Amino acid sequence: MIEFKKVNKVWSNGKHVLKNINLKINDGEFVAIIGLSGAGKTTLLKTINKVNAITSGEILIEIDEQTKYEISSTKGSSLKKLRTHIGLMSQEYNNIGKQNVLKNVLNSKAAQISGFRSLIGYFTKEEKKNALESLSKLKLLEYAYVRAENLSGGQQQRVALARTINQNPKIIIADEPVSALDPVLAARVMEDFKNINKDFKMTVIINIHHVDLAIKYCDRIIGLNDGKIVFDDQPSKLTKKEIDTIYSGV
Ligand SMILES: Nc1ncnc2c1ncn2[C@@H]1O[C@H](COP(=O)(O)OP(=O)(O)OP(=O)(O)O)[C@@H](O)[C@H]1O
Repeated sequence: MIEFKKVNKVWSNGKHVLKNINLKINDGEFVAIIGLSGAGKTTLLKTINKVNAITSGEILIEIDEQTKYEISSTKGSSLKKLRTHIGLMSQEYNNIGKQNVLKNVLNSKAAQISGFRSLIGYFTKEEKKNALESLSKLKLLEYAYVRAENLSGGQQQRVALARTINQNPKIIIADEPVSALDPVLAARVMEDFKNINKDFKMTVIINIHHVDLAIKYCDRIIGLNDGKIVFDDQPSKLTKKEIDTIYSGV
């Protein structure tokens, strides 16, 4: 569970980008955040793993009964631990082109294994088995020994997703994961997110410009306009009027 209580974010240049955000996201939800460019979607998403620190308010993250975090007071090794529960997928695929796909997926564990093992690239049989399973889940097994740079953009994005699930996070946050893809691949990647969300019960939160895909695949849509939540409901409740409000200029 993730809960935002009266969250504000003001950048150092005075730009007030998140305005009194109150939000509760339950375990296993698939949530899309939509809004104009500059509305604050990326900023909001990256407060969840504290890449962006908030200015005021509280963000509470409950991984399980025993594991709870309040973001502002989470630092050092506990922040590192929190981030192992949150898989981040950014717009760039962040695969290492010269490495094969399997190696890329194994490297998602680097933050969780010893520095020495990570340095020499030693992974246990179990870790390799898990990485191959992550690839299998996304039907990418046949590419395990292909260099990442030799795959298409859509395949690379799906390798990035395999890397993220291999980390076995409780929450996946993805910043415009389909923006660079053609409509067919974009739908395929959304399908993958949906399967991961349902099969592994991972909470998925994505920023997306394609409202049609958000409506088709997500359980819940949050509309941001100029840093404020102006819509938060099921896709079926998103009328033309609501869309106009979310996308009205400021
Ligand atoms: N590091 C920063 N310092 C100052 N201002 C920033 C910083 N990062 C983002 N901003 C500003 O915060 C506002 C919101 O940016 P953000 O990237 O969250 O928007 P967005 O809704 O994700 O946009 P897009 O859809 O284009 O990715 C913008 O006005 C942006 O210029």
